[in-house]
Amino acid sequence: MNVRTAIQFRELPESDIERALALAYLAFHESPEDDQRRRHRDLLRQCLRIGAYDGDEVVGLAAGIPFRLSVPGAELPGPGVSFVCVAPTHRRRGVLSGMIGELFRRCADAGWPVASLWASEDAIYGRYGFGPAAYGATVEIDSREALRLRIAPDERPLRLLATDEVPKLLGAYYDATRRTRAGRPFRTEEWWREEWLVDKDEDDDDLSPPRVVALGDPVAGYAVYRTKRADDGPGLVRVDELEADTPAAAAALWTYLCAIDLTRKVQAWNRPLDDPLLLFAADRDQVRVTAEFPALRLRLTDAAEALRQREWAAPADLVLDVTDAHIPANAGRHRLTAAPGGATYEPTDAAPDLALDVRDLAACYLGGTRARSLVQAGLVTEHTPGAADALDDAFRTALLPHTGEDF
Ligand SMILES: CC(=O)SCCNC(=O)CCNC(=O)[C@H](O)C(C)(C)COP(=O)(O)OP(=O)(O)OC[C@H]1O[C@@H](n2cnc3c(N)ncnc32)[C@H](O)[C@@H]1OP(=O)(O)O
Repeated sequence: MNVRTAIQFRELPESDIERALALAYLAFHESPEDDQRRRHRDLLRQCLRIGAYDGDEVVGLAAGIPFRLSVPGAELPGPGVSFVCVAPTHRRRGVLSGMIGELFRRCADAGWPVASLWASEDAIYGRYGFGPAAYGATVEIDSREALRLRIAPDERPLRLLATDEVPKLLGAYYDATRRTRAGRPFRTEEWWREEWLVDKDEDDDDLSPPRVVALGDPVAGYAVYRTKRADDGPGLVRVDELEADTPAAAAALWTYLCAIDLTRKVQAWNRPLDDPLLLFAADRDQVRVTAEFPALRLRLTDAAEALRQREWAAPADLVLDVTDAHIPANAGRHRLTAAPGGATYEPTDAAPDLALDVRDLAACYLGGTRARSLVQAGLVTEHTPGAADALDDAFRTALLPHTGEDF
């Protein structure tokens, strides 16, 4: 029997959320506490929900959180894909592929030019045209001694914020960071409360509730962190987010985090690769990058619209020959004529300057991956010498894309 005809892919009604969540917990090997289940339920209610049904049985779920993602010079609507799971009894029979096909149809109907996700396993999503568009780095600081810096920290006072005042006090500040860092979804007050400020960390029961420290008034920087006691090893400060207006403000926040009593290590699990800390730290044996990982995967569900909407750092006039195995409208030769202020992207018969798959175009789109590197890796074909550099110059952003949202 062909599973693609036996399985139905359709909107999962609210009445099936409980069953879909049970499937998700089974697939992700989780048994969350009541409060976490309540948050998952509430979130799923607001999502696009694609269900895979074998008769009446829910055998697959893919949810789309309604995001507005920052891209250079703009923000684009599109689903933040999450809760993707397939029943263990129905693996490797095309259920995920069917749900992704349905997701792309929904994106086309709704006019969403991008979709994004974090992958549980690297190998899953490239085949569907998702490319790694923003990376993260895990940074560990040996804080047994004071943090050694090459710059002077900002001396304005620091204050701890009560969690219930955080969305009001930091919402606009975070939002402003989205103009310089592509790849960041808009955060509602509810998202702050339910994703960032919940008492219990989803992955580690031993961590304290979140603490939020802000520098200056008006705020010139902040950090969200949790701590862990020293019973089973060095006391830990886990940094979930740190944003600052200036290097000196960042230096003040890192200095504070490294000086918290009864802790000996600061671990910032997801920093931008161009975090200034890595340059202004005086001792890179004290401040080490322990991991680098693809974070946000991006899908250009409507490449033309996504390219027209973003801002450009330099003019480019290039014919791109794009392959896209899943969204035919994206495929084929297109002339990209871009300049600061706008771009056109139209089908053409002209000879291509660059040939690339849509996943590689997505990887470059936020400015976080260079087309030149993909040429060197044999993934992009450069028909016209210098075309990759021209695309890179046009895509370039002052700061690398980065997102703190792991959804
Ligand atoms: C954004 C997120 O939510 S990420 C979370 C993803 N979910 C999980 O990790 C939960 C546990 N895993 C699962 O529920 C399932 O195994 C899924 C969702 C990963 C895959 O679902 P399936 O229905 O088995 O995938 P499907 O049969 O459609 O596979 C399509 C293709 O992807 C490949 N594939 C699927 N999963 C994987 C994987 N984990 N690693 C490598 N390849 C994979 C299949 O081999 C197949 O390849 P082919 O087209 O060359 O034959």
